[in-house]
Amino acid sequence: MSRVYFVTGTDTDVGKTVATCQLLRAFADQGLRAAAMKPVASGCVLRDGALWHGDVAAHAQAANVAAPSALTNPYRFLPAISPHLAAREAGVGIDLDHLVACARQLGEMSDVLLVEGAGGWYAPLGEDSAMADLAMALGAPVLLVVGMRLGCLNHARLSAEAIARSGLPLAGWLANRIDPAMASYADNLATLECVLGTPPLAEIAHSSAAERGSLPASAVITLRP
Ligand SMILES: Nc1ncnc2c1ncn2[C@@H]1O[C@H](COP(=O)(O)OP(=O)(O)OP(=O)(O)O)[C@@H](O)[C@H]1O
Ligand SMILES: C[C@H](N)[C@H](N)CCCCCC(=O)O
Ligand SMILES: [Mg+2]
Repeated sequence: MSRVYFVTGTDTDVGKTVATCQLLRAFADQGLRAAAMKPVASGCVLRDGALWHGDVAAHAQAANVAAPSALTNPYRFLPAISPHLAAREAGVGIDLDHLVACARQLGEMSDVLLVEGAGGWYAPLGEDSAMADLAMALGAPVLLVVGMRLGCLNHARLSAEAIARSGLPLAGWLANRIDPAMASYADNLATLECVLGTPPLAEIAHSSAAERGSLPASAVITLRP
């Protein structure tokens, strides 16, 4: 059975997918069966008559467990808007129990499962649920991706305090350099270590190949199932 982690971020577009892919490869490098799930994807495009999402494609490329998209990506929508609005527009109800069941099935096929939320911790999932509710339903320790740009200190603290209120452990955080020109980067990193109470599992460099990268084993050694 898998060790499940919920991957959240300080916002949308902060590098959750990049970090998830790098984590998957690091776990695979340790001989683990590493799988990923994108429970709800909005901002899909139509390809060959089917809804396609870059996160799901990137996960499939990085994971070493092949699983059907019905499990890895149960809900997918065209408009690049909040999942709850996209689902409402499509007349679809997001079923939390179904998402948990899909994660459980993926857990049977893997040693570690990374579940990537959409947006940030409180991004709405369905009409009366948020990504946080899915993480709590899974009982999954949380990995927080901090997009290193001005404003991240506030977002990181808000996210960490919200995660703490959920009762789920913060298994670790990753500093993702989405803004290579971020001023006083080292001082911001040091401030985050104080705010979050621990150094990052890893810093992810800014790179056009970031989605195809892999974290060093040292970054995930504490996360091994
Ligand atoms: N370290 C990095 N270096 C260069 N580009 C990056 C890096 N991290 C993220 N990006 C780019 O920033 C954009 C957003 O990254 P990503 O898709 O991983 O964010 P996300 O948090 O998963 O977004 P969503 O909430 O939509 O799932 C992508 O174009 C990605 O290639
Ligand atoms: C479309 C985008 N890339 C994500 N898939 C969804 C982001 C939801 C954000 C919700 C919000 O907090 O405003
Ligand atoms: Mg993503």
